Amino acid sequence: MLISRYSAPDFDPYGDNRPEDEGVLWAAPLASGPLDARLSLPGSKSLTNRELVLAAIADSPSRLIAPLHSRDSGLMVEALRALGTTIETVPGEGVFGPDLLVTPGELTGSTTIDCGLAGTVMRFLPPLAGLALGPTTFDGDEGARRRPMATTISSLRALGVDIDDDGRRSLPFTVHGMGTVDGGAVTIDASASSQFVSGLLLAAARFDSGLRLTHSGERLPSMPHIDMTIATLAARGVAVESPSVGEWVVSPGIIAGRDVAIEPDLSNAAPFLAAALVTRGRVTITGWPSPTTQIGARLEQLLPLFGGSVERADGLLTVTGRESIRGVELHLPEGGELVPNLVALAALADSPSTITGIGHIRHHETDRLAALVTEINGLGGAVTELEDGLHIEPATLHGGIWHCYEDHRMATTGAILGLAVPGIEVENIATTSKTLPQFPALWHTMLGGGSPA
Ligand SMILES: O=C(O)C1=C[C@@H](OP(=O)(O)O)[C@@H](O)[C@H](O)C1
Ligand SMILES: C=C(OP(=O)(O)O)C(=O)O
Repeated sequence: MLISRYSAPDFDPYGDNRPEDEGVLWAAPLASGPLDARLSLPGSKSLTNRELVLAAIADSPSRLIAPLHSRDSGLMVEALRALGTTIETVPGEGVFGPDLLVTPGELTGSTTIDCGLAGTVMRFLPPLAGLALGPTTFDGDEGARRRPMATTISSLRALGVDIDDDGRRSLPFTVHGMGTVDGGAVTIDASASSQFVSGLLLAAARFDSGLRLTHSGERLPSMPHIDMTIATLAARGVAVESPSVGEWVVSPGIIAGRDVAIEPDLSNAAPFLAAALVTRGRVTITGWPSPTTQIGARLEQLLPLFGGSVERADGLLTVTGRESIRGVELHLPEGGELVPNLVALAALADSPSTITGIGHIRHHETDRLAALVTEINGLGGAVTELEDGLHIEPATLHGGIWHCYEDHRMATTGAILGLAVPGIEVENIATTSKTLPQFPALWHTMLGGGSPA
C-alpha cells in the first residue's frame, strides 16, 4: 500500500484536516435552528482531473483556473509529473488555492503511480502509461485494490498495450509503455464504472488508429460523466462521434492546450444543500454554473422531491427546507456519487424511500450499499439492501459512532445525519480530503461558526 499526499511547496490543501487524523472521532454538530447560510465551494474533482489529463497530452501548455486542491487532484498532479509533465502552481484569483500551469512533456515511464483511492487516477492514467516509454506500475490504498480494474486492463491489451497484472485483474499492475498505442476497435463491459469509457476516450486521439469503443453490458452508469468527458474533449478540438448509444468513435488528432476555469464541485454541494432541508432553513451556493455537465446540477430537480424548494438565479442556487422531509422513489443510475447524501435525507424523512439503479456504487470507495445499511441501522434506522438499491423506512435514529470506510461521501453523510440526531461521532472526517479538504471548516461556517481559518 502506498501512502502519499499532495505537497505543492506553496500551498497546503489540507489545512487543519489532515490524513493522519484517521481514527479521531469528529463530533458532528447538531443544528440549533434553521440555517441561513451562503457558501462558495472549491473546484470539481471530475473536471480538474479530466483537464489535468488532457493538458498533459495537449499540444501546448494549459492553465487550470481555480482547480480543486485535494487528495484526488494531488495524486493526479503527482502522477502526471512522474510521467514527465511539468505542473507548476501559480497565484490565481481562486480562494481555495493557486492555479495550475501544465506544460506537456514527452511521456516517460519507469515510475510508480500512487492512485490512492481515486477512480479517476486508476482508470484515466493507464492509457497515458501506454503512450509513455518505459514501465509504469500502478498501486494505491488497500481499498483501491478492491476496485474493479479488469476492464481497463483487458481493453488496453486489446488496443495493443502490454500489461503485467500477475493474473489478478486489479491493482497493482504494470503497464509496459512502448511510446505508442495502436488503438482501433474494442468492445468493453463498463457496467461497473463509466470511468472505463472516460479513461479510453480521454487518450484516444493520441492512439495511432484512434478508437472505436463499444459498450456491451447490462447497464452503463454515470452517463453524465461520459458526457463531461466528451465536452472537455470537444473544447480542446477533439470530436467524439456517438453513432449509437454505447458506441463512441475518436479519430487520431491533436488535443489543444487551453486555459480553463474549473467550475465549483456541485456533487460536493450536496451535503450543504441537504442541510437546508434537515434544519428547515436556507442554504445558498455561489458560482453555480449553468449550463454544466456536472451531475450535481441534478440536485436542483432532486431536492424538491424530498420537499425542499429550489431557486436558481444569477449564479446562486438556494435550497429552502420545509416542515418535513418526504420519502422518494428514485431510479438514479446516472448519479451514484450523490446517493449517500440523498440516503441521509431519506433516513430523516417521514415516509419510505426506494432508490434503485445504483448497484454499481458497491464498487465505489467502499461498498456504499452495505456501508449505508450498516451505519444507518447501527443508529436505529431501517434500511434494507436491494439487488440494485436501497429501501429506507422512517425510524427514530439515535447517536453513536458513524464509520466512514475511507469514503468521503460516507463522512459527509454522517455529518448530515448529525445535524438532526444528537451524539453522532464521525470516525475519520479527514477522509473528506479526498475531494474537499475544507469540509469540516465549511460545515462549521455554514452553522454560523464564522469564516474558516
Ligand atoms: O468520471 C468521473 O469523474 C466519475 C465518474 C463516476 O464514476 P462511476 O461511473 O464509477 O460511478 C462518479 O461516480 C465518480 O465520482 C466520478
Ligand atoms: C465514486 C467516487 O469517486 P471516484 O472518482 O474515486 O470513483 C465519488 O467521488 O463519489
